[in-house]
Amino acid sequence: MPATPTHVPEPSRTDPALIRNFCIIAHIDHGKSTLADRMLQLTGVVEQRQMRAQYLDRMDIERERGITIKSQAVRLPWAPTEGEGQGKTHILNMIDTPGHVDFTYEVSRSLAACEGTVLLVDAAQGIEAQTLANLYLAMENDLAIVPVLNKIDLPAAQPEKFAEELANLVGCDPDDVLRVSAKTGLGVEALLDRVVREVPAPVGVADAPARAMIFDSVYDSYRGVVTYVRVIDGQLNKRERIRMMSTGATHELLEIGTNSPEMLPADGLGVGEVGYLITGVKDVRQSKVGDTITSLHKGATEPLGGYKDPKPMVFSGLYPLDGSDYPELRDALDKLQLNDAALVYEPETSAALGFGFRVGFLGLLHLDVIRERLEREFGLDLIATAPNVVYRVTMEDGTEHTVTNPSEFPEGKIADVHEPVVRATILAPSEFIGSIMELCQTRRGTLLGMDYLSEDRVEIRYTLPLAEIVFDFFDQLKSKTRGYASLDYEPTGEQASSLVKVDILLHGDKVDAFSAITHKDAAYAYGVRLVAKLRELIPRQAFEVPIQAAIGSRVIARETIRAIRKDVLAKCYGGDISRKRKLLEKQKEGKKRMKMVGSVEVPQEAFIAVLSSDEGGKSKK
Ligand SMILES: Nc1nc2c(ncn2[C@@H]2O[C@H](COP(=O)(O)OP(=O)(O)OP(=O)(O)O)[C@@H](O)[C@H]2O)c(=O)[nH]1
Repeated sequence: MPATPTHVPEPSRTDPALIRNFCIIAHIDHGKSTLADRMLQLTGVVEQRQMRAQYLDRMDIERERGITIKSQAVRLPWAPTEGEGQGKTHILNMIDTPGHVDFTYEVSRSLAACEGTVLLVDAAQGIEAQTLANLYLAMENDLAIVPVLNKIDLPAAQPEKFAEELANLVGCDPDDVLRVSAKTGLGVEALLDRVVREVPAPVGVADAPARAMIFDSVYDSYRGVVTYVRVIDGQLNKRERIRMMSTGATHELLEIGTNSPEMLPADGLGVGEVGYLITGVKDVRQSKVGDTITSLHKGATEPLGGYKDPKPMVFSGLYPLDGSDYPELRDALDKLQLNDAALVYEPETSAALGFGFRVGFLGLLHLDVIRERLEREFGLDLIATAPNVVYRVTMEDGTEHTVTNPSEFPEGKIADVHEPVVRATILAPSEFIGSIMELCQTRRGTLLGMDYLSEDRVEIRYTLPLAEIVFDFFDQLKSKTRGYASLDYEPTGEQASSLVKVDILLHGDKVDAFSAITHKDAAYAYGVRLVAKLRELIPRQAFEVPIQAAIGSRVIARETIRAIRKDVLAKCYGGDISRKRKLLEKQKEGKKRMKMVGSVEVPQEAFIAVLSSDEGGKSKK
């Protein structure tokens, strides 16, 4: 080993031959968290009395919704009870991957930090779309795959049937599919033994310049950002200065260590090790998932591959219901962004809704989670406008516009409009093939292929515009398949489409908040539906109010609100002056809640009813 006097590599803290880095791939509810709990218990890292269900899911929302949003890593010492390596303590680093489609990039980085994966499938449910999508990712990363059926204690379990399905998928013998119950602990020891035996030990160059990959970073209000890394080559030591290779920013390593599962400081991390580090930065955007960390002194010159900037896919306007809460909303978003590199926002004003923000999200779950956190943790009442995707508009003169808000869709001579597309994987019992294809067809889908996983279960692949699935696609899919279908999708680029902007005009004035970008063929239906809805919601005025939907200057739908000044005194015969005054005051009160759009008074509720994604917003069909 060529050692120079200035840089003498210390031996790695753990012999890489004894390290196994793995993750668990599972569909929501197939029992990943429960299995992780059992592993923590069995390896003795969490004492029995401290054990609580879903130990690793720390966020309240995660716990309530039973979903895992942020990945965590935990170090488990395990001496195999039999077979190879028997009695010798190995270090198993279990990396918890987020399960949802919105977080595919984070999943891919977690997988890149591992050499193997436990493919966990509910023995009563079988393989689902998410399991499959993540399995493909694992295969692309050349990970060793340990197939496992969970919940075999359930009376409804069909281990024979699903072992066959799993075996077909990963190319092994059905007898090699492990059967466990994460609930009772049955088979979990054997699973840990299999991980030691089948997941390869990490290989890296111990005396090369340090290279560590960030697979997660989490903001902690006491300690600043906690960054989770996997060391690939060399080593990182306490107190040294490090460099983030994507930005060139340098920091001092204030603390480095492992999670067992609480943080345990160490002197350093060597080849193959997984742990955390703290540099004192206060914002996760300074510690980006996928980035490579190296030493400042004699650092690496080539970063590890696979780094990508998080890219918001879905945008929505968030407005406080009470306009005076705007500063609180801004502060809350600032705080959330510290922990969420994918969250982007900028101030936006709407004639209808006042001051708010246009916020970018990775997908719909991400949107839901952020909105729920704003409402719950920060006590804000919000209106979220219907989500839309990002369009790329090229004008005939060659200028390009990126449109994240329909009201910004450019006027003038447009050459083409591109929209993002995804590759969707749907898994369902084969009896639903017809209804699934019909749904995808109406959403402008292109069939890519179809495979039978077993006699009665089928995998259907489609290319679909993201805009067509961001709204209620999943709900529709569930209702058309009685809840049996599962869906996963990943962005695959963009396509040129015939898209137009539909504007809504009230008494000749355009109402920005109601503009929508739709496919040419859907524009008419959107226009008709919206003007009809507005006619119901807007009260009569002192003059006649036309409501029009238009593409450019071409009107495609129209309704009219007839003129009448609502005579609140109409039913008040006789001369009870105090009662009349009371009614007139009440009318005045009501008017305060009206917004003026041009010359038309529109009740706030009308905007909320039309715009809010909860109540059937613009892209709902
Ligand atoms: N009967 C039985 N139930 C189990 C078993 N493993 C998990 N469960 C139950 O299945 C449900 C889902 O388990 P979780 O561990 O939360 O599933 P998960 O995969 O972590 O879910 P996400 O975090 O949403 O991805 C819970 O109600 C568990 O108690 C098992 O082996 N047998």
